[in-house]
Amino acid sequence: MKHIDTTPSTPGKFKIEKSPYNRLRLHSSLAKLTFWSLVFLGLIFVFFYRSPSSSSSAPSDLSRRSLRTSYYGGPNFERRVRASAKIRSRNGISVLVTGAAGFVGTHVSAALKRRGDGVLGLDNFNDYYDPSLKRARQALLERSGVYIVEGDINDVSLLKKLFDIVPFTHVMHLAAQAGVRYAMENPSSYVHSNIAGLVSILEVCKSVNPQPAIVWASSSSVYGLNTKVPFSERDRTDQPASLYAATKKAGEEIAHTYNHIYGLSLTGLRFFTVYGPWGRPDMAYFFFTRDILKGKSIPIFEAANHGTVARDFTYIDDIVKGCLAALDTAEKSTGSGGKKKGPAQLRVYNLGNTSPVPVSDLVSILERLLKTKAKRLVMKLPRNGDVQFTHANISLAQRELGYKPTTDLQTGLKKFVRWYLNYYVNGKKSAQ
Ligand SMILES: O=C(O)[C@H]1O[C@H](OP(=O)(O)OP(=O)(O)OC[C@H]2O[C@@H](n3ccc(=O)[nH]c3=O)[C@H](O)[C@@H]2O)[C@H](O)[C@@H](O)[C@@H]1O
Repeated sequence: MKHIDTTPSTPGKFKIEKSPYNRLRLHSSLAKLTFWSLVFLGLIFVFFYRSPSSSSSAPSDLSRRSLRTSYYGGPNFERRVRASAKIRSRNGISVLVTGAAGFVGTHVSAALKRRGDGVLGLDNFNDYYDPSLKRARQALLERSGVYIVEGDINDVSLLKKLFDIVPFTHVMHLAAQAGVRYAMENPSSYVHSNIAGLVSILEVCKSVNPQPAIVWASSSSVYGLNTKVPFSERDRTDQPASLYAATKKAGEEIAHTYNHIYGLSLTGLRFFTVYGPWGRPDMAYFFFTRDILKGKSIPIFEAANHGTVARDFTYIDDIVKGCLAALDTAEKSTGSGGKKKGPAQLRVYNLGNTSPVPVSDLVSILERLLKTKAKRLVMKLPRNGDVQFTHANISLAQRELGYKPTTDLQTGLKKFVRWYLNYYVNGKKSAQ
């Protein structure tokens, strides 16, 4: 009979037991049930709390540092984003600056903030070059009230979230995988940032309402093997000499497509070898300075038959003026809800200095400024993406943007060297 007594009389119901022994068993079952329910609830909590999809989209490839995203959201995050993007001047604009911890991005963000525009930065802080320099630029911007969200331009749900918080009027898209020679080492990083990343920016921009106007960084390298000088925007750009150049050229075609289909206002800026304080350590003027000071030899490229290799080096402050002028003259996008309503602005400008300087002269200027003789190692221009010379025709930018560079290489390098010595030598930071 005992068997019948302990069996539920009806499914889901237990007979009320009278004996103290049975009461004890009932209590222990209840305790077990409570314990396992708590464990189960705990697991559910941990799963949802840790899951990136509850906060931002899950990055597909965590092996690349640049793809890691952190937790976004919450009132504190939104408050910081809003405060950074708040417009503080009459007729000001609100700009999402991608690559804000980069060289050009930092300078452009600071300049926009100074004149009262709203600025929010976005940067993935990847380790293509020493990330501590990017962190130092971030600290600089933070002091002037610019917040940089740490995330990747391929993270579409993060981009959408930022547009949900702030209806940006403009996007200054400067995030990219830069460098001409590194493209042979890590080709997929160029496709990831300069093609896929650009597309995800444009996808989000076309679908938000109102659509922002976009200004973005193309490159002088699109002229590739073009020999007609100075390079004009009408010249051919179908002979890129590096994968980097090819991805920038692809970007210009992609811009055409989004302008054509969705009415996005798009301006591409072809930067010519930008240099200056807070610059990129992978660029020649920067690592030449480091290596001259260290007494290391520096490789100076020359073309066949001792041909001169030259660049139209352009100082950062001139580039910043060009970027701001491009933002200020950008017309509104015409689409809404992902649909084009009418033709929209599509522009490309050279931003150069119109005064090419041979690389050997660059080294002579550095020698004078550093008061140190360089150990020159002249070698043949490698066949890994470099072109022999660049020279910008800037009349279009002059006419339409009022762009007028004013800094020659000697003056600009003086400012760079002063910054370099202060940052690395006086600041006791190690230059990698
Ligand atoms: O204007 C551009 O479009 C490009 O400018 C630079 O590319 P690059 O002009 O090659 O700049 P550096 O790598 O700093 O080289 C400057 C000059 O020094 C030369 N060089 C470079 C490295 C080296 O070891 N030795 C050397 O003589 C190069 O051939 C070049 O003439 C940037 O690195 C690109 O990201 C940018 O898009």
